[in-house]
Amino acid sequence: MTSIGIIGSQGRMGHALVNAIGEQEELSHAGGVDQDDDFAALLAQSDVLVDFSVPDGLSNRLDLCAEAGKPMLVGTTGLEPAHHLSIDAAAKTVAVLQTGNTSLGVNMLAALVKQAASRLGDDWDIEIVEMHHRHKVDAPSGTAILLGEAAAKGRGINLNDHSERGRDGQTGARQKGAIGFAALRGGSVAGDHQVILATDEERIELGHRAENRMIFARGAVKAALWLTQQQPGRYDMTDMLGLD
Ligand SMILES: NC(=O)C1=CN([C@@H]2O[C@H](COP(=O)(O)OP(=O)(O)OC[C@H]3O[C@@H](n4cnc5c(N)ncnc54)[C@H](OP(=O)(O)O)[C@@H]3O)[C@@H](O)[C@H]2O)C=CC1
Ligand SMILES: O=C(O)C1=N[C@H](C(=O)O)C[C@H](O)C1
Repeated sequence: MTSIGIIGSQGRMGHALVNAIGEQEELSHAGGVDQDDDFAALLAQSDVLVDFSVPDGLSNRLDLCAEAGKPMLVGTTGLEPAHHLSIDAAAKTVAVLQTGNTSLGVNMLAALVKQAASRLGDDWDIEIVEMHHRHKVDAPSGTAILLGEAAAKGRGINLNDHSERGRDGQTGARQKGAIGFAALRGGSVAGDHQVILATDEERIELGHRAENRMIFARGAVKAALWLTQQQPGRYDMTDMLGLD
């Protein structure tokens, strides 16, 4: 029996995770924490931690997981470079999987985007459009960044050097080879992503729509179970799914 502790347990994803854990006989729910709850107590009861909460305090939670020797899945988005450094540091001691999207469909889409970008030259402009529910607090979504990274990897470029985000006003023309991002917010959309590759004469549109959050929760639970069998290191969903 593997016991999963949930960080962000009373949130939208926290509730979906409890349902996904309940679907599998070999899994149990160790409990959960939200803001101001006792993380040390949860750590002691968990074989693996799953974090779908907020970036605030993530570095501290990773340090505590590393100290306790417990693997962690980081699904929280809106991460800053300092959070990624903390993930790298914890991954020296325990297995850590970080991803902007735990669904099979999105990770398959990322593999397709990487392949398209590797085969098409930079006369194909790449734009990533996402839409989420009105409560989402970060933009672009972690998934949009994941897809941008897949495109950049396919092209053999660094995303940070080529991304165009938050266009507004006199932006100037699009840079050749740029990867652009646009974010829409409204209603109850669980997560829509579209990657557009456009030339003067033709356009490819690759996309994914999440119908509900159970696809993220089931993927996260499967990945958490997988993490308990891994050596210390930093992983993403492509490692778990064997998609790269
Ligand atoms: N990687 C993926 O596949 C997916 C990632 N996400 C990401 O997961 C995150 C959560 O999404 P969602 O569930 O919709 O958000 P919600 O706002 O519904 O839930 C967030 C939860 O985190 C809790 N929380 C806030 N601060 C802390 C803290 N310091 N320690 C522990 N818990 C805390 C909140 O509790 P309180 O009320 O006490 O503040 C709340 O219960 C977002 O970053 C989202 O983008 C979402 C779906 C899929
Ligand atoms: O906040 C959400 O809801 C979601 N967040 C993730 C993201 O930022 O990409 C994954 C999913 O799209 C839902």
